[in-house]
Amino acid sequence: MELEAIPGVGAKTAAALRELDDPVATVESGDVAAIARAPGVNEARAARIARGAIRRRHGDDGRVLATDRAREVYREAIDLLRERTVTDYAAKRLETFYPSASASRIDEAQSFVEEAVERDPDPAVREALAGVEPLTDPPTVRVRDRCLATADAETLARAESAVPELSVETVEDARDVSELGRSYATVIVLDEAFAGLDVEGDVHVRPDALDEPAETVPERLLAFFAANRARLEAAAAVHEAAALSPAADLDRLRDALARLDDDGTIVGDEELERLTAAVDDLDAAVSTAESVADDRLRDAIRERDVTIEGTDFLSLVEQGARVDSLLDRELADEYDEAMARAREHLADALRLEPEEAELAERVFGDDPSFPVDHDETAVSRLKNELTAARDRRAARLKAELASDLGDLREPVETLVRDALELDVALAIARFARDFDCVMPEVVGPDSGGAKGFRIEGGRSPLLDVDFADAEPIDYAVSGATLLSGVNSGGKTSTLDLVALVVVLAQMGMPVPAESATVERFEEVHYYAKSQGTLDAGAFEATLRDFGDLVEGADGRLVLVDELESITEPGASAKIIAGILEALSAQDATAVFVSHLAREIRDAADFEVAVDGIEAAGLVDGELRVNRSPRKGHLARSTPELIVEKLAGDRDTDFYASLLEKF
Ligand SMILES: Nc1ncnc2c1ncn2[C@@H]1O[C@H](COP(=O)(O)OP(=O)(O)OP(=O)(O)O)[C@@H](O)[C@H]1O
Repeated sequence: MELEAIPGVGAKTAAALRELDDPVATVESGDVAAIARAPGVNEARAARIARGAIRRRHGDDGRVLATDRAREVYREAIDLLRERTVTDYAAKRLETFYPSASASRIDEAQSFVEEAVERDPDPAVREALAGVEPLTDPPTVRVRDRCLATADAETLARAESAVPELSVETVEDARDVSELGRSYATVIVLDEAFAGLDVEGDVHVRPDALDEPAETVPERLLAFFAANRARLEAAAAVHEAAALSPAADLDRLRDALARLDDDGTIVGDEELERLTAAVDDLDAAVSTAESVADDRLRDAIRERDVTIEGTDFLSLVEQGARVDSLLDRELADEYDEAMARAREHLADALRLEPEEAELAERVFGDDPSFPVDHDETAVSRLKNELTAARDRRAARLKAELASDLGDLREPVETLVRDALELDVALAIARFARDFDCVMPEVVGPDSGGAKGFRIEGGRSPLLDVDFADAEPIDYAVSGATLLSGVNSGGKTSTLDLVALVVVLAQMGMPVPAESATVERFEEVHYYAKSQGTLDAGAFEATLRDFGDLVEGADGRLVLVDELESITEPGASAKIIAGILEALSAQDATAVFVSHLAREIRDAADFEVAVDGIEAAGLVDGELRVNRSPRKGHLARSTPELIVEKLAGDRDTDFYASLLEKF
């Protein structure tokens, strides 16, 4: 598939997507986080791309949301779902659900949702989810103690791009390699031609080094796991809390992570810790060992009476001769003892192994002096030995850990993705529970289903009252219908409920009702109530909209709230009657809320269906409303109800004659 074939993907975005490992599969997977790894593609854009890929797969041109108010209802539906996610990933991923007119897309979404609503949105799982995020690629680590070497320009270019962590050096012969061996702890030669090379130092000829990055630069894998530690631990906790079967062995993962520090270095190895501390503490330990020896000698000298022969004394005074010879002669034993103490201190303080201790012996030589002095060359030799041993051990442990983690690299991607997808599922499950939802039946012409919609016990979460106080509504319409009713009876709320149920149903989502069947509409046109009379220009534009609407395709749902307010009542009634006639002729499903139902019915030259939200009456000046529209019933208006009440209460002809006019 060409990436540009996806709706909304132009040449620039396609080029960015091609930077991904497997662009087509990634885009098709709907994995918003993976798509967002393409340069310059944020998660919101990734969600649009994923949605575009779904559309393309289902041959779906995505025209269902045909008006601003319809798009608003979709946003409100998405927000209700998104509010129930824990992770940003899930919030974005939910945006890949959109109202579709494609049966296969709705089926696909419904099968995901049907599984999702069975999940238990356990608070412990939600808590664990808080730490899960898509895996991140840490910045490239520079490794300075190792280099790659080649004589070939092409290999050099390949090496630089495959292993940016290491310097790549050009070599011509064994001498060059051996020189590199002096600057780097490890040299990896990439050319077969150097096989059998015999140079000093840690030099390997490995023509396959570029294909085995885990071996060549274990630091890369270690940095990846170190950077993602918290996410991985959280994803593991989610699997346990939700009893999901994990894609990666969690004990192995935890064990490996425990051996890794946040900066990608190894922890928990006693020998490595000993060597590291020995290198770090060497200088300090040498100077403490000197003090130990000095103290010992000072005490010894203090306690001794030293007899100096006259000639010695003279030579001391005259020639400034050093006391070394005196020390040597008079205090040889004490000096040896002090040196032994110094060596012992060094070996103990640095916890040296016997062969290292041998080197340490040379730090304190046999040439007597006071204060005691150390041999700098011996110290730096010891330091070099310890450093090399530390680096060798670290390299071995890194390689071992990287090889353990190598097997986990792919599975942890799935582990984290499964945890994030669980958040998507749990948000849907919570939505379904919070609003007492049911899976709707979405029927199309292919399934021979009825036209229009039928909602039973529908309760709108979009009402301005608490959901607990939302009264259930039963409403079914097929064909063009007028919805009449008292003021504040719930007409607008009914349109909102119908729009929400249809939009959710075509997204493949559960709907807030006891049962619902909706036609698979090609387009949903929902027009909100206009704010007052329009001027001539706006009125003309609105009429043109409806002109286009009645010219449009089959399979439309048209919901219109009090269109009459756009112009004067007489003209409005005629216009609405005309629009209804056209829609009815096309077999569209339409609900027009209007206070002019009677006038429209009179103006229409077909039998317009009229439903009504009826007031059961006035109780203490308050309207009692039966929220479910009554089929085939023109509801009495609020003024009519009040006149009726007055006519009953007062015994005057005025109210009775007023009432007759209704
Ligand atoms: N099903 C319901 N359950 C509980 N309350 C409802 C329900 N439907 C509507 N209401 C309440 O009634 C109020 C008025 O509803 P709505 O605006 O839908 O009435 P309307 O018939 O369109 O009014 P108007 O004729 O003034 O345009 C809402 O704000 C809401 O508080």
